[in-house]
Amino acid sequence: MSGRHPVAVIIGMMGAGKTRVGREVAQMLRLPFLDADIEIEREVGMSIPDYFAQYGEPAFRRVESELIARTLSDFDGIFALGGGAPMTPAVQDALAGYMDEGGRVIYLQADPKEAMERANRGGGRPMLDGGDANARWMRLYEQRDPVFTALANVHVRTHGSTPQMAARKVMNMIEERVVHVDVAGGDDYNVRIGEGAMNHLAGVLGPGAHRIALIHTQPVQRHSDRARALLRQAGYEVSDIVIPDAEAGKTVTVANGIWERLGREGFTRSDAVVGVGGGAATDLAGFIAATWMRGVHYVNCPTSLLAMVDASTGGKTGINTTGGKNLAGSFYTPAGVLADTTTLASLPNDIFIEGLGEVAKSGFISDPEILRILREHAAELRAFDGASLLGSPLEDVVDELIERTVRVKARHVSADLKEAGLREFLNYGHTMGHAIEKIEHFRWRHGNAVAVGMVYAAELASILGIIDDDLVVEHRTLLDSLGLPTSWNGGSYEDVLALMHRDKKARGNRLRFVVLDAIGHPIHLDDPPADAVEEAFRRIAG
Ligand SMILES: NC(=O)c1ccc[n+]([C@@H]2O[C@H](COP(=O)([O-])OP(=O)(O)OC[C@H]3O[C@@H](n4cnc5c(N)ncnc54)[C@H](O)[C@@H]3O)[C@@H](O)[C@H]2O)c1
Ligand SMILES: Nc1ncnc2c1ncn2[C@@H]1O[C@H](COP(=O)(O)OP(=O)(O)O)[C@@H](O)[C@H]1O
Ligand SMILES: O=C(O)C1=C[C@@H](OP(=O)(O)O)[C@@H](O)[C@H](O)C1
Repeated sequence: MSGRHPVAVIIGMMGAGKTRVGREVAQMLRLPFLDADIEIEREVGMSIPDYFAQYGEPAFRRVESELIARTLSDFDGIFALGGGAPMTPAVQDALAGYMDEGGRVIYLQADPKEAMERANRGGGRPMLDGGDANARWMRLYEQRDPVFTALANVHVRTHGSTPQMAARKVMNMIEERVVHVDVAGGDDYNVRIGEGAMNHLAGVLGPGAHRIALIHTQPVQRHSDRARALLRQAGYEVSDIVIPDAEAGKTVTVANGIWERLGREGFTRSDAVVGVGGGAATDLAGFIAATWMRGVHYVNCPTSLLAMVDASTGGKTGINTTGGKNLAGSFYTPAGVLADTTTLASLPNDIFIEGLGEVAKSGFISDPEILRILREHAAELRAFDGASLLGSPLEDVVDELIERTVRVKARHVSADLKEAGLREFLNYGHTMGHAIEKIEHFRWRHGNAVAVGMVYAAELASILGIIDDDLVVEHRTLLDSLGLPTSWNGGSYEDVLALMHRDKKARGNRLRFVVLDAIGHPIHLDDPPADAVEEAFRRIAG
């Protein structure tokens, strides 16, 4: 956004807490605060009830919309609007323009009973004058709630929250990181990263859907419970679908069970799927969405680091077959990805570390800053303990790594959704990695196999004189410091070679690798000499 614009604009019913909570948010973020009503009173030199009494509501709305238009382009703090302001068409247009430029309009959704009581308490609200104030408030609520819901791009429920708690929720939404993914010939979408990102569920799904298939695994039950509550509050009918954990969920038998159930429960083409869990759950959820009635909307809520940085974004959906992993599926992009980092609180250490394999990969192929952050914080990352993550200094580091890695992924998939060229670079370390996974019967975790695969690719590039040995050492040292494996000797060269020939990048009888010729600069390596391929294997055998 160019020029000065509010960090956030808060809208909501009278008594929702726009002024009280908005002020608190501004204090927490050390930003200035402006309340439209207070500014109007200052400008017209009288109280709002007096202005209403003397000039009437239409005149008030004119003053109000002019002040709002001005403030939207000349203020860089937290801006709270008066309750009725967003009902004025000129204000709606101004807010739409502000959001187009990346602005946040936050609908502070208080419990109607609580807000109504609070609005009646202090007086000074002319819209409630002249009869039963509660009935008036309720009538306004019925008119305004649907408009506010549709208008805002951030929704924060404050039911039963103290002003401080509500402010913290708002602050989390403001501090959220958003990565935009362009989809050539399709609908763009956002990856939202941060505490409370899941609160966007209803906003991303929109009003079109009636039923939601909520697909998740048992270990993330408490996170899917939250998703279900958010969906129900928003008025959706939710079918809770628990699938077997990890790879056991990515089968045609599981998919078939879900198709049967969607049929029985009357899911239509306008209904939607939400996937909550690790990469296996989001891959399966995406596959169901891609195939049900030839494609319905879906939203991914990844809960593992690997799913947040990699699996949930990019539109590769699929299941495994007896022939191998991910052999059946389709490219089908989600309507949005909500990487709610509060879910990391329950993530086991080894699953977190595995995810760092893909983070490091993104650093090697595209973003040296990722490598710097990993190096600087290796010890803390290696000691990851979800229970103490939230609110700790490490949380910021993890959020930064997630955002940067998603940006790398977004750049590659935006340019090449169907993996015709650039997207293949995301496969750095995967040619050997996939072979290891297969030989290990998928008991080796993906990110760990990719770590060894990157060392293999670096060794290969070094043998061929494409990179110096220093860069190979850099691979080994970094991955090792994060607790990732750098060697493997679980199978024969012949088996590995045969599997690498079946890699998706291979062409005809020729092997095809991704290697680096420098950090941040991946290249394709076609048909390398057989002795180099074997020598690199010898070097990772450890
Ligand atoms: N679609 C893609 O582009 C893409 C990219 C990379 C990987 N993948 C796929 O992703 C899968 C690997 O993903 P993964 O590493 O997340 O594995 P996973 O889905 O098997 O999850 C690992 C384990 O962690 C548990 N878990 C996840 N989040 C948790 C949380 N917050 N708290 C407690 N437990 C939690 C899961 O239930 C599971 O037991 C593979 O199937 C792989 O093929 C897909
Ligand atoms: N979450 C909350 N819990 C308790 N009291 C609140 C809360 N939010 C606001 N209040 C109080 O309710 C009253 C109305 O809040 P205010 O911020 O003026 O609402 P608005 O600006 O949305 O009309 C104030 O006295 C405020 O201190
Ligand atoms: O709802 C409304 O139409 C109004 C709400 C008030 O703001 P609060 O919501 O801050 O009370 C104030 O702008 C004016 O009384 C009109």
